[in-house]
Amino acid sequence: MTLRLAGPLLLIGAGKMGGALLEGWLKQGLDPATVFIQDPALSEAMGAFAARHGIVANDAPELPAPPAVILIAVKPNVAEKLLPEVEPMVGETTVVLSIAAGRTLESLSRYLPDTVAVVRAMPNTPASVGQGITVCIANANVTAEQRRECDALLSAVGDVVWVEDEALLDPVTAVSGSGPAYVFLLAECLEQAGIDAGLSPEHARQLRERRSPAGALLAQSDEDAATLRKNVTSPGGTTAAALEVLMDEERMKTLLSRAVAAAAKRSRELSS
Ligand SMILES: NC(=O)C1=CN([C@@H]2O[C@H](COP(=O)(O)OP(=O)(O)OC[C@H]3O[C@@H](n4cnc5c(N)ncnc54)[C@H](O)[C@@H]3O)[C@@H](O)[C@H]2O)C=CC1
Ligand SMILES: O=C(O)[C@@H]1CCC=N1
Repeated sequence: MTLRLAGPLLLIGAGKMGGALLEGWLKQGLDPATVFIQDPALSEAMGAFAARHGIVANDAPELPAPPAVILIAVKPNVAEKLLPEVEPMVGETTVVLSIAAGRTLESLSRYLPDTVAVVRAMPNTPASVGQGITVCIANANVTAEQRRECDALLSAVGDVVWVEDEALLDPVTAVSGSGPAYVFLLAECLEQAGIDAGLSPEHARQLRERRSPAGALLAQSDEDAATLRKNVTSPGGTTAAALEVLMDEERMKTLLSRAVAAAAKRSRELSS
């Protein structure tokens, strides 16, 4: 079904996440004439993308009507400063949708009238290949139609999950928001380890690139990750030798638990 909103969409900040969302919306058929980008430092690539689609993009775009959705996709510290500027743009049916890490519904609403509909969401960068996951929470002012609009926008780039308990957004940010970085670090380390073990950089890279189907297998299989791992591991074989290093004394588990706890703590700090 073609993606449609009840009015214009104002995208504030078209960087990595804002840009990924925008590409997904256009792929789902959102009319580019209804999209407006507010970004004073748009990258050359995003500027060219917007121009190619005839999307108005500047530091203060003029909208033909109050926006149906204002999507805040700037860094969390910028979001804080920007909210007072957003207030005059909010119309009667506008929903403010923020993806800024650690910015709570309460902090987002602080500079807006009490009646404004606000949604806080945490997407992730696999959105750029249409395979993201976004976890969202709505404030009490969000109507069923506004929720549908936010859901449609976020579903354009992957799965969407709505929660009622905002405290969940901190561990969500630590696991699914930041999570792709841990996987990419693993890929970086594996590539380097291959070079250290005698592969040429080209071969190490080639092997790393071929590993992404493991992610597809995990996504499509009915088996859990532990079973899929065991399926790779022949007793006394090569994988078992490697896993002994990673899993002995629960090394990998402890390291990842510490990493995720640090990210969740940072998310809570950003909220205060
Ligand atoms: N990158 C990621 O993996 C994820 C990021 N997020 C959140 O998304 C938000 C954006 O992150 P990224 O896209 O990674 O950052 P980014 O740095 O790629 O994009 C931010 C954009 O905001 C623009 N900008 C800066 N000041 C502005 C202003 N005053 N008005 C309008 N636009 C302005 C910049 O020019 C840039 O294009 C952050 O709040 C982050 O917490 C959420 C989930 C995942
Ligand atoms: O690192 C960050 O703060 C953001 C939130 C999740 C992914 N990137």
